[in-house]
This record gives sequence, C-alpha cells and structure tokens, in this order.
Amino acid sequence: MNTEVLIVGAGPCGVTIANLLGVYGVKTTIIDRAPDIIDYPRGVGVDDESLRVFQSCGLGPEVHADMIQNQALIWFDSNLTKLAEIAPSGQPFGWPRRNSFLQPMLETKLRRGVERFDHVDLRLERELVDLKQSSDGVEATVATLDGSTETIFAQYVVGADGGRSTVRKLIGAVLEGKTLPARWLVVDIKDSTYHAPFSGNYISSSRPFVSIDLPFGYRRFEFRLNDDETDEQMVQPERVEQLIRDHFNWTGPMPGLERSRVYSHHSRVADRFGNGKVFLAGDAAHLQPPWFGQGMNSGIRDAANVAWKLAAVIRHGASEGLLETYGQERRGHARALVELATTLGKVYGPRTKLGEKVRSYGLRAMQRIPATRDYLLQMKFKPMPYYEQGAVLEPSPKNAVGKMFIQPDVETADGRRIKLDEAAGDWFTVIGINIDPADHLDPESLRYWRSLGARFLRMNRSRAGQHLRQAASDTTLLDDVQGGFRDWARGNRNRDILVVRPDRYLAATCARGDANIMTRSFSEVLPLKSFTLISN
Ligand SMILES: O=C(O)CCc1cccc(O)c1
Repeated sequence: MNTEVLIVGAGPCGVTIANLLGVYGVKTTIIDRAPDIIDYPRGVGVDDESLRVFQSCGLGPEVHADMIQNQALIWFDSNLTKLAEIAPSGQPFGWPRRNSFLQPMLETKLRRGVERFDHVDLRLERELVDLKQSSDGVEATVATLDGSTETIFAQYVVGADGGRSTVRKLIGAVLEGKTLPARWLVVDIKDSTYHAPFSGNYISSSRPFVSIDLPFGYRRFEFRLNDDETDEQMVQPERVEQLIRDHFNWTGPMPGLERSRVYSHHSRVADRFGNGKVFLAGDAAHLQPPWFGQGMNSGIRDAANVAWKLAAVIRHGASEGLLETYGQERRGHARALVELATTLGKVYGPRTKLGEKVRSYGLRAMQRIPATRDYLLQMKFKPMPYYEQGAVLEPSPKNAVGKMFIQPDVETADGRRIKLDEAAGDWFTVIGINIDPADHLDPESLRYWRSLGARFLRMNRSRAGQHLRQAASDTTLLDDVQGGFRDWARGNRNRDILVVRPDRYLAATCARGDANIMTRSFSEVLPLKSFTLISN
C-alpha cells in the first residue's frame, strides 16, 4: 500500500502527529505493535504548550475537560513539611500551565480523534521490521500478527515508537547519555480518599517519594527502591500498602491498587533526530526522568514541529530542506529538558542527611526572598523553546522570533470571543497589528504568502474606531479584546507585521515598511518549489 506519511508507534506523540496530519490533509498510516493502549502507570502532567497542540488537532477543550487544571507542584522534606511551591499563574499560550491527567484517557480521545479523517488509517498489531530508503520514498516492511508481512510505501516515516525504538535502530541513530542507577516503584491507586490536591515531591536521603493527585479519584505514588529491595518484592500489594501508610501517616482503609511497576530513569537524547526521509519523535528521540512531568510534553512539541513541516513539503510545495530544520530546532530544547529533569532528580534524592538539610535550608531561604520565591512559583526555571536556527527569520531574544507566540482571546467581526488560534486557523498567518498586512505587500510578496497558503489577519486595538475596521476581502478582521497584542507590542516596538507558523511559533516580524524585504528573506528560509521570486 502507498501512503504519504507512515508513523510507527501510536502512543501520544505518534497519534498527535496523526491528528495534525489529518487536519493538514496528509494521507497518513499509523501502526503499532500492541493491540490496545498500554496500561502501565505513565505520564501525569500536561503543560500549556501541549494543550495548544491538542487545540490545533481540534481536540483542546475535549481533552482538557478530563484534566485537573493549575495543579501546583510542592516540594516537601521527608517529614511532610512544605519547602517550596510551583504554581504559575497566567496563561500566555491560552491554557493553564500545569494540568494533571490520566494518560489512557487522553490516548483514547486522541485515537478517537484520528477517526475523523478518512485519510488517516490506524493499524494495530503491526510491527515494523525493516525500512529501505530511496529517492522516491521509504519502503517499510511490516509484520502482522498472523506472521505474514506487508509492504507500506511512504514518502516519509516518523518513528514515534518509544524508548526501544526500532526506527531509531534502523536509521543508525544512537541514544546518548545514561541510565541512572536508582529504580523507582510507581503505583496508581483508584478511589483515593487521601486529600492532597497537588503534586508532592518529598526530598529524602533514605527514600525520596512522590504523591500526585490525578483526576477521577486516582492518585500516583512513587518510591525510590533501595539496592536490597527486588522489583518482585516491592510490587506486592501488601508491600505497596505499607509504603503508602508509612510515608503518608495513612491510617484509613487502603483503596484499590490500579497498577504498579518498577522503572529506571534515563537521561538520553538521540545523536540525530532523523536520517533522510525518516524522523524520530518523542521517546524514540529523548528520554528523561519524570521529575518535571515533561517527557510526554517534549514528544508533543516534536509532533507539532515535524507535522507541519511534512505537510508543508507534501501539500504546499515547500522544499525538502525544510525537514532538516526539525532536528535543528528540536534537539537542543529536548536536551535542555532532559538536563533539567536530571538535575531535579539530584535535588530530590540527596545521598546524605547533610545533603537533605542543605536542600531544606536552601529552598526555605528561596521562599523568603520574593525574587527567588517568584522564580520557583512562576516556573521561570522551565526552559522554553527558542529556535535560534531553523524555519525562522533572524531570531533574536529581542524580537521574540523563534519562540512560541502568545495566544490571547480575540473577538471576531461578528462579536464572538475566541482564542487566537481558532481565528488563525490551521496554517501560517500573517498578522498586521492595527493594519491590514495585505496593504503593505507588493504583488510578489502576496503571491509568496498565498502560494504558502497563509491567512491574513488584521488585529485591531480593542474597540477601535470605524476607520480601522476595514480590510481586504481575504483578510480576517479581529479585535484585540484581551489586550494581548497591545501588551506584546509594548515589548516589541516597531514590529507591526508578524508571521506565525502552524505550530504557533513566531517565524518573522518586521515594521510595515519592511514587509516586502521580510517576505523575500523568508522565501529563502522557506522556499516553495512553485514560487521563484522575481527580484526587483
Ligand atoms: O509536574 C508534576 O505535577 C509532577 C511531575 C512528576 C514528579 C515526580 C514524578 C512524576 O512521575 C511526575
């Protein structure tokens, strides 16, 4: 069979790519060796960036409805005394920044999401055996349950097939880094009666532990195992129950154990995120300890990045070179999060009592100083993606190019208040702040943006006069009802034309007088096969 994109692995990252390709109209096949969603204890935290991606899949409110919003992460000492709190306020990207969730529930909705698309085909109980690349595409050999094999011919392949990725091995990529020595018992209970509405990380030199409030009565516990404790002993229900009672002074009846498993933590990043027409995403490309709840979120960022680039090449005639920017953009940020999670693990698990005291003293001191308390509380230590090279024009920390763009509410011309991305649509947007961008683009520039399929938006200051409420017929008029663009422009003066990519990253900005120069430069960053610039 033929397909445009073959995705190997139907976990959250793979299925998110499938949903996005569904939205972008790309013929996609997604395979997984398992008959169903894996029921191990897995991810528990979804951030605002991922929710924005699910929104782009057309599933934002639906998946968010199952989550506990704005869940704080609190650090305690082993006596259950609070040391520090992370609870960021504000929703710069249009969604709460920290949310707890049940992974099987999210995956069920994401899988249901792909059923909307006739051009996306999910095939279970199919295992990738081999890949052969040629200039025409990739030939994948896939084994089915009955022992037969089938061939899938795809233009491109994405390996989202987890930490033990077959795709990674077949393209000769290597996970660099290390596996940490400690083992952790991870337990989910159901019908929990323990009231602690937050994620708690308990710092201890003898046995660091974790308790996380999950939706619908579930609760996650994690305990570091000692060297003399075997996996088999520690997953026994009586042993698990004793650990929970001992560490949380729990005296009431013990609710049901849903699942338990022993994990080792890995801090690893693939030496490359692709080879030719094959790409790696999610755990196939990077593995991190769970401490900051970013493992799955990193994979969702990969999904958003690779999906629009594949669609741009397949559907919009972008040059294939665009696909090289995927690894350029994603690898550094994935590594930054692996490093952060690894460092946090060291904070939670001091080796000595003295180390425990130092952490306790240090975190309490940080709580007393407003600037450092705010640094933790507002999660300012989280490395935000910033693409210094890739499909971006002249990125600089000063002009915000290369960073995820804000998502304020806006008001449509017919008075509906919606999130910006709903107004922007699925693809590129060229936004004019208080101007119609089309008025400042010459025919060549207009031709470029139209060939790319970009939509023009005119973002008027809120409650603007009638003289500003006009635009060309294919420019969408919007009101900056929440003042998001006003505030953004205050920090980014003299830039009233913005280009936002489908993954909601700012690709370019300029002053209106430079709109044609910007367009010509951008057409070199993202060349289109159908578009050759007629230079002036
Ligand atoms: O960010 C959160 O709310 C929890 C992150 C976390 C911490 C410790 C273990 C774990 O599995 C997730």
